[in-house]
Amino acid sequence: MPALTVPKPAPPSLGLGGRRRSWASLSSNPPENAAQNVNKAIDVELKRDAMIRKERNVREVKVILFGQPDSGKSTLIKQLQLLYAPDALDNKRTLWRAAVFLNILKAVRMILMDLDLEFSYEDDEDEFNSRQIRQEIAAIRGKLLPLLATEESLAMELSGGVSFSRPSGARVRPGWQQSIIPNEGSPSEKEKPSRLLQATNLTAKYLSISASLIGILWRHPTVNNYIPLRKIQLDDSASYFLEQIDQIAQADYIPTNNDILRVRLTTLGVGEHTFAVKFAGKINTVTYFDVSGACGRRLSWIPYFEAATSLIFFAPISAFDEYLEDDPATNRLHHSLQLISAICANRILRHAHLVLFLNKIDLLKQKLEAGIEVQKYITSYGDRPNTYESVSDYFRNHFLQAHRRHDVSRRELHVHFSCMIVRL
Ligand SMILES: Nc1nc2c(ncn2[C@@H]2O[C@H](COP(=O)(O)OP(=O)(O)OP(=O)(O)O)[C@@H](O)[C@H]2O)c(=O)[nH]1
Ligand SMILES: [Mg+2]
Repeated sequence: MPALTVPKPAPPSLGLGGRRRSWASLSSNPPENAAQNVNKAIDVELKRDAMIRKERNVREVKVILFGQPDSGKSTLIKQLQLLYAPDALDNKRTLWRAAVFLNILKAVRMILMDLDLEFSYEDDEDEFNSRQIRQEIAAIRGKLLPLLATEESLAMELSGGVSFSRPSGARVRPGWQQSIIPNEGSPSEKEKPSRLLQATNLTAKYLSISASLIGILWRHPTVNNYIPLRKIQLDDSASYFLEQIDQIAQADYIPTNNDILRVRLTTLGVGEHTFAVKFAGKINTVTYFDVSGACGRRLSWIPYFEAATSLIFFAPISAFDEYLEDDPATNRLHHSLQLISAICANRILRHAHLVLFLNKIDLLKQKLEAGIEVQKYITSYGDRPNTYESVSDYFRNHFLQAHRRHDVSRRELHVHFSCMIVRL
């Protein structure tokens, strides 16, 4: 015979203190009324439990941040930290020095790598590739080698022991600021500065002697010529940090909020960040899941987010002339459209509100002002004007169309143009 199944008693929950009192008072009634009263009391309790659960669902908002690598997801998390938990960020501010240093080391490495490629075709007729220039750059490279040699160990300490693969740069697990590897061994060993601090100080030492050379390299006519000409893909924030090399190389340098917003560190895995946010007169718990762009390319992560209330999709629309780092044949804007189509078509997420951030509009404006033509990269753009208004409108319509074609639940798509590096 199958075992008798009974409904599980509701787990004790906050705010239900009245339950025990009312049941105690019922026990003094006559038995026939007692059963009815108990039923009524249970009904009332069930309704109240359901209301509390409903209210909790409303208050516990779960938001997934999705989008290709380098689209701005972690930058939104930093903005939220600045808004809702600035103390936590302030306490760890010095740790961000390591991240800023790594951004500079990566930029210098990329520039030298690209010059190597250029110089492999010797062309003494080319004023930017003459023998004298090649010798100048070789001398700078030689002097920068001790600094560049610190990149690997610094990146390793920052990423909690994960070895990083060049050329993509440092990767960090969510919450890396809390999980920096402490020193091991005897008590005196443990009291030494952490390994990350030691690695940071070593880089800082070489940076202070190399700052002027980095400045010379960054302003060198050959570098200024080849970067736009060959479309060398430095990180978006590379120029921001290289312009400030003299301040960053100072011994007392501490990253500003703007510096932290500009830092590029690839996220590994999925980060969970909870903030207490006040809206509609109530304190709400909002949890953001920062899904690494690398994970986002594998939609198999989606089932973990079944309970998501909303999904914010990041599409960097400045990337219309860029290609995926690990798939150089795929245009980044095209890839974002493919990704949002897959998100819209995903049945598991069909109840989530959909928000689209068309991000990095500052960079889009810069590129258009510099004369980069959209039509060269997106041929369907045709001979429309190469202006911000026309281009941004065209891109937005493409995302709206992808949503209309693929959305499983005919939700609204809330679209915003955004610039994540400006303080919210
Ligand atoms: N200029 C500019 N830079 C931005 C903007 N949004 C983000 N960035 C920069 O773009 C880089 C990448 O941003 P992240 O937030 O790390 O990108 P992500 O989507 O988390 O990338 P993954 O962790 O690899 O998935 C950082 O250097 C940011 O400072 C923007 O609107 N404008
Ligand atoms: Mg990230």
